[in-house]
Amino acid sequence: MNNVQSILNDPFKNKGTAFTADERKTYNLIGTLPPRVQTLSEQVKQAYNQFKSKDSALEQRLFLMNIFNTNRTLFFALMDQHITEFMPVVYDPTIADSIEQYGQLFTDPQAAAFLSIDDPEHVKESLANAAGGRDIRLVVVTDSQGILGIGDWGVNGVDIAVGKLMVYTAAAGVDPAQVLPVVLDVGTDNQQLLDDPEYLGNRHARVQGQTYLDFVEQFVSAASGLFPEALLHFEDFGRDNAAVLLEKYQDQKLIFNDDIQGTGIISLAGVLGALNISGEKITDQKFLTFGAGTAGVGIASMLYDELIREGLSPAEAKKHFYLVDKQGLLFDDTPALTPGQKKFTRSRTEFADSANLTDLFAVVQAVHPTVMIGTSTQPGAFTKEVVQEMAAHTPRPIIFPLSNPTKLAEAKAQDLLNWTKGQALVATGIPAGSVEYNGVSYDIGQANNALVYPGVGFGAMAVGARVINEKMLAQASHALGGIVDSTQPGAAVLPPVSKLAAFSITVAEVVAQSAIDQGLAKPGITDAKKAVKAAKWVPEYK
Ligand SMILES: NC(=O)c1ccc[n+]([C@@H]2O[C@H](COP(=O)([O-])OP(=O)(O)OC[C@H]3O[C@@H](n4cnc5c(N)ncnc54)[C@H](O)[C@@H]3O)[C@@H](O)[C@H]2O)c1
Ligand SMILES: O=C(O)C[C@H](O)C(=O)O
Ligand SMILES: [Mn+2]
Repeated sequence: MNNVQSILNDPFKNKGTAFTADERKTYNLIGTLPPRVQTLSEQVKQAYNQFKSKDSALEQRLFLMNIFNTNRTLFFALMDQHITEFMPVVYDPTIADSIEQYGQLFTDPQAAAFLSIDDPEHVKESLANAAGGRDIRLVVVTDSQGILGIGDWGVNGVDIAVGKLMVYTAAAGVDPAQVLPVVLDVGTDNQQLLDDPEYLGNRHARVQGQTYLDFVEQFVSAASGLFPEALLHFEDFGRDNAAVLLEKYQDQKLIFNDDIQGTGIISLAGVLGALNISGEKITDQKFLTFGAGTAGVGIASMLYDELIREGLSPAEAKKHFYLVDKQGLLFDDTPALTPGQKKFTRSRTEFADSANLTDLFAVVQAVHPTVMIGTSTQPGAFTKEVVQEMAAHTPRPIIFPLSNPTKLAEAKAQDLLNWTKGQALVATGIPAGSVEYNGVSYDIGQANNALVYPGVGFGAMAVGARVINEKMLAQASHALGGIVDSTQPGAAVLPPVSKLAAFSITVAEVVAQSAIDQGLAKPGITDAKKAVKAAKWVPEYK
C-alpha cells in the first residue's frame, strides 16, 4: 500500500501510533505520526483516561464513537476491558440520546447502508457501496418505527443498528469487518423530525402497505444475493410489521428478530433463573405480560413454548397467560387485537367482572400472577399498590420491568425490593446497580436481549446455519443457567454483564450444536466448539 490515506483512514486496519517502524516504512507512514510507537495496551490506557475525563455519558459516547470510527481494534480492546462500564454508554440507555440527536451530532456515517424508499432502484448498489468489497456475514437492519420504547426516529435509527453490532463484537467476537448496519428510510411519522431543519432523512410520512413490504423484500433479496451467508438481524421494527416479517422469512432465510426472539430468550432465561432461586416449577406459574406488543407477545410465545416442552397441552399452556395492553386484559372479543395477541386471549366467562378488568391493578387483583413482565413503555406502571397486591398472593413474585430506556421503565429495582420486603425476584431492561434491603445486597440481573442475541447470532453464523429455529432459541434460553450461585442471599436471576463475553460463547456453542444436530449447519461442519472458536475475532493488531 502506498497511500497514507488508505491505511490511516481505514478503521479496520488502522493502528495509529501502534504502527511499528517497519510498518511505517512499508505503508509510507514515516513522518505522518508522532515518533513514539505505542503498544495496544498503552493506547487502551490512554484512551480510557480520556474517556474518564468526559462529563456526561453522551460525551463519553461521542468520544468512544470517534475511536470506533478510526480504529476498530483499539475500540474493541478498550471495550473488552471495560464492558460493564461501556455497555450503557455505547448501547442502551445512552444510545437513545444519540438517536434523538442524530442530525445535530452527525459526523460520520459509520459504514452503514442508508436505503431510501424514494430510491428503490439503488438498494443493491447502496448495500454494495456500504460493504465496500468486505465479506459481510451479519446485517443488522432497522426501519426505526419502534426504536426501544421511544417510537419512530426515521433515519436516526441507524444508530441502533450500529450499536447492536458493536455489542455483537464486544460480546461474542463477531469480526467487525464482516458486519453491516442498515437503515430502511421509509419516511417518518415523527412530527418533531419532520419539522427539524437538521433532520437528515426522507422528509415525508412513513410509507406503508404493499409498497413498504415490497421495499423490505427488495432489501432482503438484494442482501441475500450480495451476502449469501449473512444473518439478517431485524431490530426495532414497528408492532404491525415486526412479527409479519419474521413469519414471512423465518423458514427460508437466516433471519432473527431481536425484539421478539432475543427478548423472549432472555426473559425465559430470567424466569428460569428466578425459579432456580425460589425452587418453584415453571408449570405452576401464572404469567402476566403488561404491554402486549412486539416484545410482550414474543416473551409470551417463548414461555408458552417452554410449557409445551415441559409436557403441557396447548390448551393447558395457554391458560397460564394473561396479556394486558391499553385495553386492559385481552379477551377473545377485545377490539383491535394483533394476530400475536389473539393466540393468548382469555374468555370473559372466566371472570365475574370482566368489564372492570381494564387496568393493571384490577387484573392483578383478579388473576394473582406469579410472574409480571413489563414491555409497555409506561413509566412507573408497576406501582406500589400493584406490586403489593401481587406479592400478597405469591411468596416470591417475579417482576421484570423491561421497558427501555431508563425513563420508560415500569419500576425501579430498589422500589420493587422495598415494596415486597426483599421477596421480589427482579430483572430490569437497563443496567441497575445492586440494591440494599434489610442488610442484604441484591444483585439485579439485566434482562436485555443484548445478553443473548450476540451468542445466538454468532453460533448460527459460525456453523453457517440455514435458519434459526425454536430448538436453537430454547437451547440459548437454558444456556445461561448455572452461572449465578442461586444459593447466595440476594443472587441475581441472570448472570452479570461482566461475564458477557464468556457466556456469549456458551450460548453460541449450544446454538451451533443445535444447528449441527438438526442437520441445518453447513455440510462438513461437525464440531460446534471448534467452529465457534475458529470464527471468533479478537481485538489484537495483526
Ligand atoms: N429489555 C429488553 O431486552 C427489551 C426488548 C425489547 C423491547 N423492550 C422494551 O419494551 C418496550 C416495548 O417494545 P416493543 O418493541 O414491544 O413495542 P411495541 O410498540 O410493539 O409494544 C408496546 C405495547 O405496549 C402497549 N401499551 C402502550 N401503552 C400502554 C398502556 N398504557 N398500558 C398497557 N399497554 C400499553 C402498546 O399498545 C403496545 O402493544 C420498549 O420500551 C422497549 O424498549 C425491552
Ligand atoms: O435495545 C435494547 O436495549 C433492548 C431492546 O432491543 C429494545 O428495543 O428495547
Ligand atoms: Mn430493540
